[in-house]
Amino acid sequence: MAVQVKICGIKTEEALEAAIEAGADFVGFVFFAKSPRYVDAETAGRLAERARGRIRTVALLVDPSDADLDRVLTTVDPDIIQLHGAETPERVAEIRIQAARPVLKAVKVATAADIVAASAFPAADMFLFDAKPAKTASLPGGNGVPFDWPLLAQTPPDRPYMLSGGLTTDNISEAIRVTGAQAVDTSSGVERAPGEKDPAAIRRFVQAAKAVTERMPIEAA
Ligand SMILES: O=C(O)c1ccccc1NCC(=O)[C@H](O)[C@H](O)COP(=O)(O)O
Repeated sequence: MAVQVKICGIKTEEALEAAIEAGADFVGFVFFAKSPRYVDAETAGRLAERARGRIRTVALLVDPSDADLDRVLTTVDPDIIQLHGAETPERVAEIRIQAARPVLKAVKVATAADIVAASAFPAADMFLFDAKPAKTASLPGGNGVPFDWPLLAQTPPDRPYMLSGGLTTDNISEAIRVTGAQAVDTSSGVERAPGEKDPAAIRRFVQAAKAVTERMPIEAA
């Protein structure tokens, strides 16, 4: 089966249609106000309506309150909830119940211990492994920075995951080959400026990811 691809940070019909036409499997909407990829719930709701039945939608939230989550569930009705903050295992479990749909928990990786620690989130259906942001980073994700991919081959996660963090058309085949990832996620790697998706770059990225047929992780060093 081809690698599954998520294009995160969709704000426009143009970018949504580019992801669908390219054959991506998921699109993400970022509900983090300080992000250049922020989209309000009404706009995301319209985009999600257009996407329904054509591609799965992911709502990316950072430490949401019950009211934040409820608003997104009601207005956008996403297929999946992505949690990209400092949510505790207990809070992820509460959100999983409130949302009544799959939860993708972002795990920020600097060392193998971060991957091992992910097993403390029993309520997460899937993980999204992203680079741990630098202390100086202004965003908790979407920073365009890769982590040390061999860590994933050396420390296999205990459930399905998406690989993310600084993935581009140029590095995606190596990233998949090194990790054995079955699903990948990009955002800033397919932009022409922060928050501005490039349809041609989306097409190239999806094509490059889907072209990788060999997904065995390389031998851990
Ligand atoms: O994209 C953002 O602005 C953002 C803001 C707050 C939390 C998470 C955010 N992005 C996460 C992602 O878009 C992806 O899921 C992933 O981290 C890949 O990002 P990138 O390194 O830019 O490809």
